[in-house]
Amino acid sequence: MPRWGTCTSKHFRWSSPVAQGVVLCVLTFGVILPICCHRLLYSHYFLKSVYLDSLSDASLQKSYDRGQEALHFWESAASTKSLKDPLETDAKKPDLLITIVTSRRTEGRDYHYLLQVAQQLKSLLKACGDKPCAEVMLCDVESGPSLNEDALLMEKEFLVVRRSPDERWNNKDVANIFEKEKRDYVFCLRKGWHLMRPKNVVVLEDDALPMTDFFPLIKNLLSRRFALNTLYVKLYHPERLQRYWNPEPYRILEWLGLGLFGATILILLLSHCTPLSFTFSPLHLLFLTLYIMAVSELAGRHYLLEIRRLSPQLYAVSPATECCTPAMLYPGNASIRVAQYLDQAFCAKGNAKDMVLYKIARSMPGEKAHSVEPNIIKHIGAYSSIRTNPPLPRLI
Ligand SMILES: CC(=O)N[C@H]1[C@@H](OP(=O)(O)OP(=O)(O)OC[C@H]2O[C@@H](n3ccc(=O)[nH]c3=O)[C@H](O)[C@@H]2O)O[C@H](CO)[C@H](O)[C@@H]1O
Repeated sequence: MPRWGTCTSKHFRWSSPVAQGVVLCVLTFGVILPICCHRLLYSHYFLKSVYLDSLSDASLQKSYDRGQEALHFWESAASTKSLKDPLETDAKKPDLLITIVTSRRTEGRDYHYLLQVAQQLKSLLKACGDKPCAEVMLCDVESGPSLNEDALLMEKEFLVVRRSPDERWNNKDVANIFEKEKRDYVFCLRKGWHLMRPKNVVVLEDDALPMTDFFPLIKNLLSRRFALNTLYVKLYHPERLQRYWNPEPYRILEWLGLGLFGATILILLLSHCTPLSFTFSPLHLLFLTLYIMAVSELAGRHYLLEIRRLSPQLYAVSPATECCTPAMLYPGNASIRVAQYLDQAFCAKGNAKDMVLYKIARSMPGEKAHSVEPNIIKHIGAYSSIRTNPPLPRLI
């Protein structure tokens, strides 16, 4: 048998590979990982009962502060600045149109999600330089008697579109909130297309905060070959669903690849960089592959994905995952195709527009859909405007 070391005792052979494997596992999974990962929200070692409440409260407070700051920002911008006429953008045929779908929120309204998102976009657009990276259109789908005050605040800065009274009347007949949400989305897709004829479209829900490298990443994605032939690219997937254990075929392959790669590195290190006498065997490779796979899953795939942020080229594109549509890229004329497809579907609880879109992309001949990882937006909406909210929203 190959030997990893030379320690022996009377009753137990420390030099046996099995004993060394057991020690390695006990140390890694019983000591090192619990110490390093017990505060990491998306790790299996996260101590929910100890840290979840304080982390959630801190996150809510941070979002509240950002919301209040954004409110002051937009209030002073609206009252003091003489801003460009937003309607100027109509005829531009921009390379990229960002449409933000927004409705008035009753729960969580003090967090001013829309204002946070718009403030971030404004600062990212400023960083683009002379040639704007995108045009922005707010699509205010509010059709109740109360106004969406946050959208009103931005009328001088961005183009804000709403339904005409006739269109609003039709909207009252919708059977359920999920069908209404879908129709609102379709309305925004069509409005953006007809007003601007953009070359590409990103649709953000009003609680999708773009990250700082948002525009370079979109540009990079659009320059990749797959973008010519995709119905949509999902720019966000909930962190809690990013684990290897959430079965997606490509993730299993990634997991195996990571295990094999990590095991090979470990074997090379053990045989060349340590004084241990180490003889390679296929069993070593198998054990170390499983070891690396277990470490990466238990520590949290989410944290591994963060390494990809080093460069736009490292962002991974894979077949689309099911849930959620807070940020979607529609290359070319895909946005208008999606509007047509969604029009033919009926949404209800358990079959909201995200599920419907996913099914369409899988069933329509010639259509493909993709997801990018890691996320390009941060989802800041702790309160849903569609579903019942818990009294105190928690991060997971
Ligand atoms: C983070 C996340 O998982 N979000 C998903 C979740 O939304 P949520 O349950 O988190 O709802 P939300 O409040 O974020 O609303 C989603 C979007 O719908 C808009 N809105 C809301 C009410 C309305 O009558 N009309 C309307 O257009 C709203 O402005 C927002 O842009 O479920 C939705 C499907 O149901 C979508 O899949 C969302 O991506």
